[in-house]
Amino acid sequence: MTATPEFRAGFVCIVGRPNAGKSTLTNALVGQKVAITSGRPQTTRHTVRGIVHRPDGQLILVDTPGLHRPRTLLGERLNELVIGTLAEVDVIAFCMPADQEVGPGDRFIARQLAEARTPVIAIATKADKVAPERLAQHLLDISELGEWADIVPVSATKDYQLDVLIQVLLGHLPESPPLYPDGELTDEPDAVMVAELVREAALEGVRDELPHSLAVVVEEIVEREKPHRDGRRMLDVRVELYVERDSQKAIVIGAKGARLRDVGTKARRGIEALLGAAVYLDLHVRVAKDWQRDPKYLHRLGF
Ligand SMILES: Nc1nc2c(ncn2[C@@H]2O[C@H](COP(=O)(O)OP(=O)(O)OP(=O)(O)O)[C@@H](O)[C@H]2O)c(=O)[nH]1
Repeated sequence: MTATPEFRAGFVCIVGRPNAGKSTLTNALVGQKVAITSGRPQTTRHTVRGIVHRPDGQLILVDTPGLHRPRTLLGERLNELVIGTLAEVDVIAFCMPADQEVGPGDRFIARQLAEARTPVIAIATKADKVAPERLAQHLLDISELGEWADIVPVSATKDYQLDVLIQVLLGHLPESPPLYPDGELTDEPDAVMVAELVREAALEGVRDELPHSLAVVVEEIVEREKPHRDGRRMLDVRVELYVERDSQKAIVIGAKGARLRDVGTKARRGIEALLGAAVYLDLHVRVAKDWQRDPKYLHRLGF
């Protein structure tokens, strides 16, 4: 793509309290699945970037782990991560779901954003879930919450106003040639994407039992000298899953290991598609008591 003088490119950070619709919005804007979504809060552990390519610009989206009040050490580390990210971006997208009242969590985030110099676009997410009168009230509540560069209602699932949002966000980016080659959807290192595929497969159907207590670490991705029979490259992928209690380990593994085998099969398909290679996936489940509160584990788990 050749850059014209009006071409804009830059970074957008999507913030909002847990369950505000950040991952779903990121995926809808990028047009391909890049982050974990779920009905449960706080599943996004990593900062995942998606890239929106337009003829007149390029938006690099940073999906954050959710700005929330720190309750555990993990919460504090995540907030540091979020605040560090906010300082580096060109514009912030602040999601507030229309099906919930503006509340203390939103006020907490709004106060933090007010300290950043970065312009903020307030977004009323999940607009499809409410009647027009309720949406109007929500937009009023949002406008009273802070100083916004713009307020945009959207629905990520119904593709409502997503183009408008992209244009508004692009308007806040500096003139710049494209920062990434056309067609590139994410610049996450392979290991992070692999970890997310395993995490998603491992949580399927058991999110209620292990919402915040599963962490996934990719130990190694090694290419074998000998290719697969079908000619594809052959990769050994070794992954550790960390839970906090023995009972959770039993849930992940299932009776006679049946569930873990299913998790492996499902994750392997995704990893093979992602890496374009045949994969031998080796999964281990370990109990790391209170890993959310232990600095040693947090460091090891990449926080
Ligand atoms: N109806 C409707 N539901 C939505 C929309 N956007 C998100 N949701 C749902 O809201 C829930 C939460 O969405 P996520 O995208 O996972 O929210 P998040 O802000 O990334 O959540 P965390 O990872 O916990 O911070 C999911 O069940 C989504 O399907 C929308 O535009 N319309």
